[in-house]
Amino acid sequence: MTKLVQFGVIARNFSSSSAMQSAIKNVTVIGGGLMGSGIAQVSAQAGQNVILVDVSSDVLAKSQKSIGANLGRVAKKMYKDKPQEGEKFVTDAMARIKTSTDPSEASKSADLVVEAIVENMSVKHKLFSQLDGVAPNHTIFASNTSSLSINEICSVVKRKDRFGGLHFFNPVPVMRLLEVVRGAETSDATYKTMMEWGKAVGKTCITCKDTPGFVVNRLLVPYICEAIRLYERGDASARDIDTAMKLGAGYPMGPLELADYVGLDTNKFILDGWHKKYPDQPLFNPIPLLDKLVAEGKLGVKAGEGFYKYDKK
Ligand SMILES: CCCCCCC[C@H](O)CC(=O)SCCNC(=O)CCNC(=O)[C@H](O)C(C)(C)COP(=O)([O-])OP(=O)([O-])OC[C@H]1O[C@@H](n2cnc3c(N)ncnc32)[C@H](O)[C@@H]1OP(=O)([O-])[O-]
Ligand SMILES: NC(=O)c1ccc[n+]([C@@H]2O[C@H](COP(=O)([O-])OP(=O)(O)OC[C@H]3O[C@@H](n4cnc5c(N)ncnc54)[C@H](O)[C@@H]3O)[C@@H](O)[C@H]2O)c1
Repeated sequence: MTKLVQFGVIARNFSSSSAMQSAIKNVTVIGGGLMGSGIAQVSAQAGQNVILVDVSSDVLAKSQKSIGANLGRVAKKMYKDKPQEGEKFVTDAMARIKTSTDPSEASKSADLVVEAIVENMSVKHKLFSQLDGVAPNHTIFASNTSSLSINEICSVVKRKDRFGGLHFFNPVPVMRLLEVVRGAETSDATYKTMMEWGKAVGKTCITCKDTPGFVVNRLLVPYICEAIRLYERGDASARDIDTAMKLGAGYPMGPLELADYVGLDTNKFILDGWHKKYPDQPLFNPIPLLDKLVAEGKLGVKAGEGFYKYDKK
């Protein structure tokens, strides 16, 4: 049942993407990790020319491998009875993705640059100020940040009217939402182009102002944190908290499973940043159990242990 639903989602995403038109033809995605490789995949699936950039060529090789495997999964479902067409779909999409370790060079022909590098303001500032000097005048810059302010990120560029947030969700090929974030100076034309591009890559777009966590994370982070506090107090077991939210509220994953999935270090990083910025907001107060798990290296699925234990990949 689940698999059928997921197939429906992927097929619907792709067919809507083929039908949509976008002014953006050349996309440069900076950061070839978890999110960047997913963004590159959905862009190439939608027929766009993509350059995927990372500082590490090992990361790029790994990303290409995982994009190939994920496209294969999509093709298997979309072209169930036409394996040759499925193979062509994968080959064509892969051929649209080039890789580079030079962000400046890779941005020279971009209509849109989507940044998905480490969640660190000064690293993002360094990248965008470098690109602002080399990218064409018309190029739109966007950040996939989870928790940082779009206005603060774009403070270093001259093209503030051509800057916004494009916040995708993990796993990108499967999650149907894209948050399109308008900064204080994002122009109407930039906003419209970002919305059209989001639809073209098969996502349902919602609009949000530059407010902490936008819509999803502003609700999700306090929810996950409350679940951790509930568990910390000993009010219920981890398994029961997760079962409760899956069966009682219809979520695909429980809050502690989801915290392990996104990474407990990420949870802590977001919480600490917001606590520092908004010390009077009790929802953002530090959580001793979360701090302890992170200090012990129990970061969730990627570390083999968080609230639960996992087979290390
Ligand atoms: C303090 C809080 C901190 C918040 C942090 C914020 C982070 C960020 O800013 C916001 C987020 O992203 S928040 C996070 C938002 N995210 C959520 O909330 C996620 C909530 N969870 C879910 O929606 C589901 O559990 C999943 C979709 C993850 C898995 O679905 P399932 O049904 O349980 O398991 P299944 O049957 O195995 O998979 C079905 C099919 O899906 C496909 N597929 C799966 N993984 C894939 C991947 N990595 N790649 C590509 N494709 C992938 C695949 O086609 C597979 O079929 P196949 O048969 O294998 O070909
Ligand atoms: N992981 C999630 O669930 C998720 C969801 C939505 C948004 N985000 C946001 O997306 C961004 C990326 O997150 P991720 O999970 O993909 O991280 P990741 O660690 O998987 O990937 C980041 C990649 O960026 C590369 N990188 C770092 N600095 C670079 C630079 N200057 N130039 C080029 N490449 C550079 C790293 O080598 C790494 O491969 C962050 O801002 C994060 O907050 C993450």
